[in-house]
Amino acid sequence: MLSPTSESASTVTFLSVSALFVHQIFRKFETFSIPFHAFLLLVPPAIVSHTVRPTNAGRLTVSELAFCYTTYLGVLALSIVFYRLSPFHPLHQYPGPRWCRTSMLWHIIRTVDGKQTEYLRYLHDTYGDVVRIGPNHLSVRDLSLINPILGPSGIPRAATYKGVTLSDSTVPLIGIQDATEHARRRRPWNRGLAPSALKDYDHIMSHRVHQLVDVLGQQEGAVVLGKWISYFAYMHDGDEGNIWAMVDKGAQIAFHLGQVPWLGIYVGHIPGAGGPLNLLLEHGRALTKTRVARGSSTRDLFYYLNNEDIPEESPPPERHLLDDGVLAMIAGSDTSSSAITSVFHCLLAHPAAYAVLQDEVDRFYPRGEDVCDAMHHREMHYLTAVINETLRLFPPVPTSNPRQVPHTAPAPVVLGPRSLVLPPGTLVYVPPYVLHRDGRNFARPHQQKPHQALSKQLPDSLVLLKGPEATSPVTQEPPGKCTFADAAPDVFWPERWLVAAGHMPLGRALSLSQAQFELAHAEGAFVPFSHGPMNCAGKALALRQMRVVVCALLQQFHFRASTATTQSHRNLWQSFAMPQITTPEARCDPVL
Ligand code: HEM
Repeated sequence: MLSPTSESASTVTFLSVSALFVHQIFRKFETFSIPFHAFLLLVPPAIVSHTVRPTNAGRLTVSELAFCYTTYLGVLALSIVFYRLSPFHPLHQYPGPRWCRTSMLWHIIRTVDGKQTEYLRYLHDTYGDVVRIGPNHLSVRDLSLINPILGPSGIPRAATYKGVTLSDSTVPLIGIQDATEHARRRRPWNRGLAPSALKDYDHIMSHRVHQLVDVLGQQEGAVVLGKWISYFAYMHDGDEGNIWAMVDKGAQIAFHLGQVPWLGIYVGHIPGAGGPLNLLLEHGRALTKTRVARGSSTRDLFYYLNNEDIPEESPPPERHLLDDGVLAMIAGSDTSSSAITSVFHCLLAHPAAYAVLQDEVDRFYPRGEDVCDAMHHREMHYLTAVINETLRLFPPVPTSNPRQVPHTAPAPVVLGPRSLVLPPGTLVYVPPYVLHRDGRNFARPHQQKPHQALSKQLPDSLVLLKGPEATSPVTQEPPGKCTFADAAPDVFWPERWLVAAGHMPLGRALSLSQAQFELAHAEGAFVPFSHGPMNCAGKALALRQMRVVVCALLQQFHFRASTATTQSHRNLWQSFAMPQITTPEARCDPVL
C-alpha cells in the first residue's frame, strides 16, 4: 500500500482527476472499441502510479498497483453514477426510476426473469408517455411521436451494432446509421421483397410448407408446435449439425447482453460465450457463399441482392452479400416463427376464434386447394384479423430497435407536436408491445378521447360481436352482446380489426349507456414491423408466410391443446420479453 503521507494523498488526487477527465472522454466519444476502452481504463492508473511516487521508492508492489486501479476505477464509477443521477444530466427532467438512470444493466435482470416488456409497460403506466429507462435512454409511448422518431425525417438508428460486423469489415443493413447509405443498401432488399417479387418464391415456400405438414403428420402424440414452426422458418433442407439448438443458446446470451451493447462486445470475445452465435453467422455465410457460387437458377432473394435483376449495375462487394445473407436468415426466421407460433397460441386459447377461422379456411382453401396460391388471401378478412391481433398482442420484436440522436448533433433535436427534446447521444425506444396494449390505442375508453374515433364510421347504436366467444362465422347474427372487457387492450379480439376495416357492421344496440362508448382503434400505433424507411424490409413476405402456414396447417390438421401446455420450447427473442406466451403443445390430428 502507498504510505499514508502526502504522497498517497497526491496519488489519490491525481487518480481522481484523471478518472474525472476520462469520464468526460467517455461521455463525448461513446465507442465500442475495445482498444479505446482498454487504453482509458488501464493506462491512466499505470502512468499516475509511476509518475507520482518518488524516484527512490523502489519497485511498485502489487498492492500499490491494486490500490491505484481500485481508486481510479472507483472514482470513475462514482463519477458516472453521480452524473447520471444529477440535475446536470441532459435527460434529468424526464421521469423514471432512479436505478434505471444509473445503468442499463438493470434491464438485463428483466430479460433474465422474462418480464422486460411488462416492466416497460409498468414504467409507462407509472411515469407517463416518455420515460427515462436508462442513463441516456428514453422510451416513448406517444402515438404522435412515432412518425417524428421513426419516419422519413426521424432520427438515425442507434450505434448498437457498431463494431459488430457480420462479415469482416462491414456493418449489416440493420446497423447502418447513415440514412443515405442505408437507403442505398436497402434498395435491392426492397426490390427482392416487393409484393411483385414474392410470387417467385412460392415454390420455395410450398416446398417448406409441405415439409412442415409432412413432419407434423409423422409425429405421435402431443407436439411442441413452436419447435417445428421454428424449423420451418429456418431450415434449409434439414438441420444438420443441430444448428437451431446452437442458435437458441447463442441467442439467449445475445439477447440479454443486447441491453448493454458494450458488454456484448466483450462477451463476444470470450471463447465459448459467442460460440453458438458465431456458429450461426458462419453457417449463414457458408450458405450465402454456396448460393453466390451456384448462380441464379431461379429469382430468389439473392437474385436481387446480387443486382442480377439489373445487369447494368455491378454486383455489390462480397462482404455486403455475406452480411445480407446472414441478415436474411436471422431477421426472417425467428420473427416469422414467433409470429406463427403465437397465432396458434392464441387460437388454442380461444376456441371460438379458432372455429371462425377454420370455417374461413375451409371455405377458401378446402382440402385439395393449393394454400400457397395467394389468390384468396385478400378476401380472408378473419385470417388477416387474427394475424393482426396476434401481432398486436405478441409483437415478435416487442421492445423495438432503438434510434439515437448522433453525439455529433450540434444541438438537441426537438420532435413532434409535444416538442420532445432529445439531447445529442440520446437513445430512443418506441416499444410496440407497450403501444399495442395502451388502452387509448386499442380498447374502448370511457373518458379518454381515442386517437381515432371509430364511431364516426359506425351507426349510433352499437353491438359488437363477441369475438372470442363467437361460435358462428362473423357474417352471421351476433351470438350475444359484448361486455366492455371484450375489447380491452389485453384481450385477443380479432373482431376489432373487422370493425375497423368496415367488414363487420356493428348492428344492434347495447344498452343505452354502453352505446355511448367510442372504440379506440389507432392503427398508426400498430407497429410490429416498425415504421418509416428503416422498417422491416420483409413485411410482405412475413405476412404471406404467416397466411400460407396458418392455412396449410388448418387445412391439414385439427389442433387440440394438450393438457400439459409447456414451455419446453420457446421462441428466442419473444420468450425473454414476454413470458406469458408459451409455445402450445398440441395434438395435431390429420383431417381425414
Ligand atoms: C412477423 C415477422 C417479422 C417481424 C415482426 C419483423 C419485424 C422487424 C422489425 C421490428 C425490424 C426493425 C425495423 C426498425 O429498426 O425500424 C425488422 C428489420 C428487418 N427485417 Fe423483419 N420482421 C419479420 C420478418 C422478416 C422477414 C421474413 C424478413 C425477410 C428476410 C425480414 C427482413 C428484415 C430486414 C432485412 C430488416 C432490416 C431492415 C433495415 O434495416 O432496413 N423480416 N424486422
